[in-house]
Amino acid sequence: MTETSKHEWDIPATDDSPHEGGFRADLAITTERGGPSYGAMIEQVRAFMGKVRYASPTPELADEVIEDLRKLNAKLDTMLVDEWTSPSGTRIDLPSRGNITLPPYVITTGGPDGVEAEVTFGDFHLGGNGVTHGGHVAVAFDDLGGMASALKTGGVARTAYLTVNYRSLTPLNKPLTIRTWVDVQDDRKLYVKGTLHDGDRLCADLDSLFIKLKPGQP
Ligand SMILES: CCCCC/C=C\C/C=C\C/C=C\C/C=C\CCCC(=O)SCCNC(=O)CCNC(=O)[C@H](O)C(C)(C)COP(=O)(O)OP(=O)(O)OC[C@H]1O[C@@H](n2cnc3c(N)ncnc32)[C@H](O)[C@@H]1OP(=O)(O)O
Repeated sequence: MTETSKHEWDIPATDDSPHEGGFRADLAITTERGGPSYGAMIEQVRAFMGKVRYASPTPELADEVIEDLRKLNAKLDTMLVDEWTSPSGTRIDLPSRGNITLPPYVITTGGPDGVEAEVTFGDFHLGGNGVTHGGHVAVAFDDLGGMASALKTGGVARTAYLTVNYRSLTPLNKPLTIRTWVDVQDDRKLYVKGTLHDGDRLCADLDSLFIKLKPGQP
């Protein structure tokens, strides 16, 4: 283990597999990793997280759930791999590339002119009073702003700043339209705009700066 790594599966870059603009040069885009049921597994975890948000268990039921979760965590302990070979984030056939940490979205169109996706915030994303937590809206904008930058430049960018204007309430459990695009490119600086709509109603918009990473920049 390196001094900075927290886990034994945090494998540092090597000459054979160098970091290239924040990602490994040999980053695999795949529909195979994790097998055919990986997407269904992610969906079950998402459903569980949503139920936890609303659950008020008895002490007995909480103890039962803890025991079940211990068993599940022990199962997953037998199959942990490093960041660069995990299916999460690389399964382009699944919502949000199979990344459990992102709100589930499905890309409708994507290219150098921008990205359009359908995003559905679920029970897990509840902020208060039945609507979406603003932080989860920002996560969706961040990921899709990064994707718009990547599709514009053919390289990976990191967020320098991200301003989200919350214009109206964002509903849960309803497909919404999210758009991101590079408004202005100034060398490595990518000024990315975005919108989130519920039908015709603007829920939020984005004003952000992404910086294209130099080769080898972490
Ligand atoms: C369909 C294909 C699907 C395939 C998918 C598979 C793989 C993935 C492929 C694509 C990706 C898809 C999705 C994207 C996924 C995720 C996106 C999320 C991104 C993040 O969530 S990432 C985490 C949060 N992010 C950070 O953790 C950044 C911490 N930070 C730094 O790492 C540095 O800070 C950095 C790199 C930002 C800049 O550092 P640096 O050294 O490279 O550059 P430098 O400082 O010289 O700035 C250059 C010029 O930008 C100006 N500038 C800089 N910062 C500014 C600011 N805040 N305000 C105004 N101007 C600013 C300077 O003033 C200068 O301007 P000038 O050149 O005019 O002087």
